[in-house]
Amino acid sequence: MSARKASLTDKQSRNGTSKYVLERCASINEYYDIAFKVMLLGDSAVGKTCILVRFKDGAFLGGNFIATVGIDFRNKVVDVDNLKVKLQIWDTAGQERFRSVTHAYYRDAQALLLLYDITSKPSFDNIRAWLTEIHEYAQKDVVIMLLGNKSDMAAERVVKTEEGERLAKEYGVPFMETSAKTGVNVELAFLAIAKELKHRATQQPNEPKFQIHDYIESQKHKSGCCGLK
Ligand SMILES: Nc1nc2c(ncn2[C@@H]2O[C@H](COP(=O)(O)OP(=O)(O)OP(=O)(O)O)[C@@H](O)[C@H]2O)c(=O)[nH]1
Repeated sequence: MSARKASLTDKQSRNGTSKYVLERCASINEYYDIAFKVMLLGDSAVGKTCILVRFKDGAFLGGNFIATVGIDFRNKVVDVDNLKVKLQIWDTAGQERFRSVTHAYYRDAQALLLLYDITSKPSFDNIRAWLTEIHEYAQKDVVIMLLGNKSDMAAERVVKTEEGERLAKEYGVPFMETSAKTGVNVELAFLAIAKELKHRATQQPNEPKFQIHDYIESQKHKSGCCGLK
């Protein structure tokens, strides 16, 4: 999809204008060595757009919730072991009525970040259905990560951390709790994905395999913003 076309399906403000068009056009020309497609999936209102905005701009999209329409993407280049890795991150609409649109994009994604909201039991219960869809439509070797978002909302929590950990273990995928509001673990989630994809793409036979689970455990709780290596 071209940037122009993508802008028409952007999360739109109420008067129909897109917030992100100019920035996206500027970032298209950013230098990079290797590029990967990452998709954000999960029920409506779990915080997919907010996670993306937090990672890209370091800001929190508070205020009125405006559901994503269709699908949109934004790019961010991160440094991984002296390589510039471009993540093209696709933000999908969680609403059921857009599902057929997003299915078409699954097969191009090298990684999927699957989100639930720790204050919403239905969004957690639906993770199994999301994983079924992923297995149906995505590439067989796609990298999947489970994220329990809104970890700042401790008082409203209905999904325990251990429940998320158990589910992730059952499916053999890495897991962490994030907050788009405070930034906790947001950069770590994307950086871990970037490292895993970069290692898969450039791995030499004699090199030790990158262990994404170990990397996440060693970096968790360090911060949401900076200093990750
Ligand atoms: N407290 C808190 N609120 C959050 C967090 N992430 C998102 N929100 C709020 O949750 C609501 C939904 O966030 P979105 O990012 O728009 O949700 P989405 O998953 O993109 O929803 P769809 O576009 O419908 O798929 C908004 O009101 C956000 O401000 C978070 O980490 N903490």
